[in-house]
Amino acid sequence: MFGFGTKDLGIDLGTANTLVYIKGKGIVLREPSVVAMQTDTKSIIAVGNDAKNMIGRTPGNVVALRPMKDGVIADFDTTAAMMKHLIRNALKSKGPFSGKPYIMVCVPSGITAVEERAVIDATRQAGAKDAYTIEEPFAAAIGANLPVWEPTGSMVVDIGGGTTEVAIISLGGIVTSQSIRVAGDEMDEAIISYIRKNYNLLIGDRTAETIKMDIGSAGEPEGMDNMEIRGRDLLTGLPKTIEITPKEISAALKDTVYSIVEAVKNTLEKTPPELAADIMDRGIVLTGGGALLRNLDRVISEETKMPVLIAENPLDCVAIGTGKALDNIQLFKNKAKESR
Ligand SMILES: Nc1ncnc2c1ncn2[C@@H]1O[C@H](COP(=O)(O)OP(=O)(O)OP(=O)(O)O)[C@@H](O)[C@H]1O
Repeated sequence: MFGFGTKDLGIDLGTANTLVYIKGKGIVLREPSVVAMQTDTKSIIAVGNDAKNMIGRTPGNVVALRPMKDGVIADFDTTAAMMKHLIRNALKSKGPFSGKPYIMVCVPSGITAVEERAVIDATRQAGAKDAYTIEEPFAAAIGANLPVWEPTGSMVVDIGGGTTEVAIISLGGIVTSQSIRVAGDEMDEAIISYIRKNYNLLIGDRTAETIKMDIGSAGEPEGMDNMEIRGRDLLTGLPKTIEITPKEISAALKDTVYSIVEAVKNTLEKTPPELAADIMDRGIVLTGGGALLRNLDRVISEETKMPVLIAENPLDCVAIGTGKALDNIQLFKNKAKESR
């Protein structure tokens, strides 16, 4: 599958987005983790952005689906096919290659051995010479330029589509962590359910995500206009437009935000005092797309009484960290040998 001059790859295999990093080049591909395929033959029609545009708009013989759920593989064959497609596209930009690449893939820290095995097998099936895993919060911390190898405490909260990963890191290892299957997708679901309950209006996943990004916020919203949204009236079955306020969306997101804040607090409670003091100095660092929810940094800071910062390019941190970890690939090879 690959030609001359293969470079090793880092892949952020996310519930919402998959990013590919080529060693020495950086992130070369960012696509939604969505696949569109024929229902009968299972042949793939589109992957990534093209497939995402088809969600909720496919005819009966085509399905657009997300093969990852809650940070883990929900549909093995489709995930492997999606990875194969994305790896091939990423490597195209590097010209012809020889040999298969080693691939480092990130996984949630709360993953089971069976789920981790599935990621390794899917990556091999997608064309890897061999595959290694790195825990997502560790990769996020490397990508956010935190001093992970030093004897000092760093705290990272990676809020993705399927999972929120909270971890305290020191001396190249995770000291304590918590992974909850509550993140951006759950926020979208909360918006869908709020609008269904209060307006009898059914909206799709993509509309819910747009509402979240446009007027969603943690805590009290400030300075945003109302938004017109379209959906299907559950009583008449006909299309209908309503207007919603940022305050309503903030109320819909309250429980999800609370779960994330609780995970941060629980992790802090388990943190050894010396490391807690380091974190007090440096601050809690937010990564992942969910870090972009308005005021989330402020709410976490108010609730924990700690400084909170959003990493530069939060959506890229895990991919950058996974790619940079290729520089220390021997460490991961040794770890894999021990556990296999
Ligand atoms: N401006 C924004 N405001 C709020 N949420 C956002 C914003 N931009 C992106 N998101 C959300 O971030 C999530 C995707 O983040 P990311 O790409 O880090 O997740 P992922 O790595 O695919 O998921 P996971 O780590 O759980 O497997 C989506 O739920 C998306 O809606």
